[in-house]
Amino acid sequence: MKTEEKFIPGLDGVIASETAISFLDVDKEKIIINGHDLIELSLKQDYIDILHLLLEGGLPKRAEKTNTEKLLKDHYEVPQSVLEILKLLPKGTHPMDGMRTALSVLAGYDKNIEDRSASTNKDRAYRLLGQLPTITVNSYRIINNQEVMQPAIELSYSANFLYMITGKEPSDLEVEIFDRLLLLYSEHEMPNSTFTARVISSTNSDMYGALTGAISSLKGNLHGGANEAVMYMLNEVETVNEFEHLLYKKLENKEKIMGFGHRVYMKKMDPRALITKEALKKLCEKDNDYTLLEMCEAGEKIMKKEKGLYPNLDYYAAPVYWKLGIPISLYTPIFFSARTAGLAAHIVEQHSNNRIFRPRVKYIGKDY
Ligand SMILES: CC(=O)SCCNC(=O)CCNC(=O)[C@H](O)C(C)(C)COP(=O)(O)OP(=O)(O)OC[C@H]1O[C@@H](n2cnc3c(N)ncnc32)[C@H](O)[C@@H]1OP(=O)(O)O
Ligand SMILES: O=C([O-])CC(=O)C(=O)O
Repeated sequence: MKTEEKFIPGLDGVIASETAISFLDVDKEKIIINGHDLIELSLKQDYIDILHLLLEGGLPKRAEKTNTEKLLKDHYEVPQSVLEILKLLPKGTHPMDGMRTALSVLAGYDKNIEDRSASTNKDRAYRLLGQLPTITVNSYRIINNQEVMQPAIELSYSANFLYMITGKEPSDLEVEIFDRLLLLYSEHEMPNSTFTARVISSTNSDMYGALTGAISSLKGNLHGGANEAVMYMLNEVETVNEFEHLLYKKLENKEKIMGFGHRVYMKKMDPRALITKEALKKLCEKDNDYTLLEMCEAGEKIMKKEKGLYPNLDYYAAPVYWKLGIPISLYTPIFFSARTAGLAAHIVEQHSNNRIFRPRVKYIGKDY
């Protein structure tokens, strides 16, 4: 067997794992999570339902859902030293880097860190998912010289998360839209960050290590960082006309336009983007200001005509975050918080049925 015959740049189309967690059925435009379509689920279920589906393999009954939410709330608090360490980071550190540091610190607090069993890994996942809103928000706040924000236990998980970000009790519409963002971001088969988490887990390394790898992967603007990049791009201009000019200029310069294209969807719209586009419409209606929607729609038309490319989830998610009053540098951290449900499920699965990842290379070095 010659290894070079099998080289596929970017591992495009390569099957890296067997999984019961999720599958992108592009032809049917479905995102299958444990046998359910995430797009259909987004009409009736919320983030806690999906979190339970990912970690337990089925949708929760009413009592199970109540217990799951309570379990998360029981873990809202983080050790004081995590917050103290965040205070030592240089001002201007990106919250993704603050979160990555916080995750590393938490490893030291885990008394059973060497236990990789599914049940201990799941306990760990619930604990981390409970702590993440506190870590996410305070990674931003502390680094920006703001007071530590405490959770509001009486609010739902998603309402509290949004409340901690903006400091204001959110409206029902805002909570509904924010929760849907968490749901849509919760899991997506084998993106780079999930692959990273599985590769790290495959050495028998622990969940904290796998998540710090995954958060580093997600930070890049070809992956999770695209949502922040989309908003910075939209903020470069003020009108639809100016945005059209900006896009044509970028295309002329052969720049990639953030929020477009996808390895798996390729020349199709990401089904999640349709939902975030609807959410943006609702928020524009509420404010009676359609500028961002019109700019994004103009961009969508140009990209389809010029490149045959369609929006991915991040394109419309960015202006939705903006309309919800969320600081731009929290867009990717929120993505990571939501995605931790899916990442944790993959880490549990990898540890439960493991073989170390160790591929080969196509050698193009000096003769020997
Ligand atoms: C939630 C998520 O993580 S979704 C992804 C978020 N990332 C982004 O939005 C960043 C912008 N998009 C991209 O960079 C890419 O489309 C990716 C990274 C998502 C997928 O990358 P790949 O599957 O490797 O596709 P690749 O980068 O090779 O692109 C194929 C062709 O389409 C072009 N293309 C792909 N995306 C874009 C884009 N956003 N803008 C302009 N051209 C693009 C490439 O230039 C390339 O053209 P060429 O064949 O003429 O060289
Ligand atoms: O699937 C991918 O490659 C990226 C993506 O959309 C996600 O992680 O949600």
